[in-house]
Amino acid sequence: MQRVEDSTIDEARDGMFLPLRRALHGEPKSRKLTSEGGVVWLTGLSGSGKSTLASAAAKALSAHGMRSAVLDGDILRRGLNSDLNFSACDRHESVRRAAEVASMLANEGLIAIVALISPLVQMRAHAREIIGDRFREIYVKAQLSRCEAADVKGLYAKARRGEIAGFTGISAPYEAPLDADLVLDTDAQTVGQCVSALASYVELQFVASWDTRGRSEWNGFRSINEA
Ligand SMILES: Nc1ncnc2c1ncn2[C@@H]1O[C@H](COP(=O)(O)OS(=O)(=O)O)[C@@H](OP(=O)(O)O)[C@H]1O
Ligand SMILES: Nc1ncnc2c1ncn2[C@@H]1O[C@H](COP(=O)(O)OP(=O)(O)O)[C@@H](O)[C@H]1O
Repeated sequence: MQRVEDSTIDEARDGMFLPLRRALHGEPKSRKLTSEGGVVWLTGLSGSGKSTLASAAAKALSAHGMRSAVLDGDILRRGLNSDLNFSACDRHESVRRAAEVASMLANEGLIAIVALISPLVQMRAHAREIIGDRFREIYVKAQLSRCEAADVKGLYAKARRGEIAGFTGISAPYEAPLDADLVLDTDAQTVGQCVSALASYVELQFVASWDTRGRSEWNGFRSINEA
């Protein structure tokens, strides 16, 4: 997973808080964004960028005073979902559990950022059913060939060698969303562009009250690779 350095976040925050600095010189002050709570559900292949974008978006939202929590498939599988394997049935159960937790977090006013492969349409439909109208499906779109070429965790190579059974995209299906609420094309866009798009989408969808001087400035976010 790509690490987004704190100094980068500081720079991004400084950029985003430019309106606040202007506000302090004459205009009204309030810049803290108040969220109604919501769930952005990131689905995509292994290596598509879900974890990178989830953690960076959480930092960007936090820099704006928005509370968020990341539910990452990899991490959930070390605890809450440690009893589950990668059969279709167990994957569905992992999605169900993540949806239940995300729903609770959203009810508490947080933005839950879920990063799970959640490979089948039916699984994500179940998550939507559990969460209701606060659910937004975000397709983290990347070509299998790019994910496999990068093979950040070496899992694709293992799957090709037959050392991992039922690996998504190789020997288990991935059904891309046909009507995602937002598509983040990580082949075509930088981490910074994707995070800006996600953060501004969250603001548009879930921010309940904010001052009327204009939307936040999410641009200026840069990952270490883009600095
Ligand atoms: N067989 C198989 N298929 C896919 N992925 C596998 C598999 N075995 C292990 N891994 C690792 O598990 C991470 C995906 O877990 P998820 O809970 O997100 O998957 S799922 O939603 O239940 O399909 C996934 O992490 P990400 O690469 O972050 O997606 C892999 O590191
Ligand atoms: N636009 C982008 N968004 C997210 N990740 C990207 C992007 N471009 C390149 N990458 C790289 O792709 C990899 C994605 O890995 P990761 O976030 O762990 O994916 P996933 O959680 O989907 O398995 C990281 O090494 C990251 O630096």
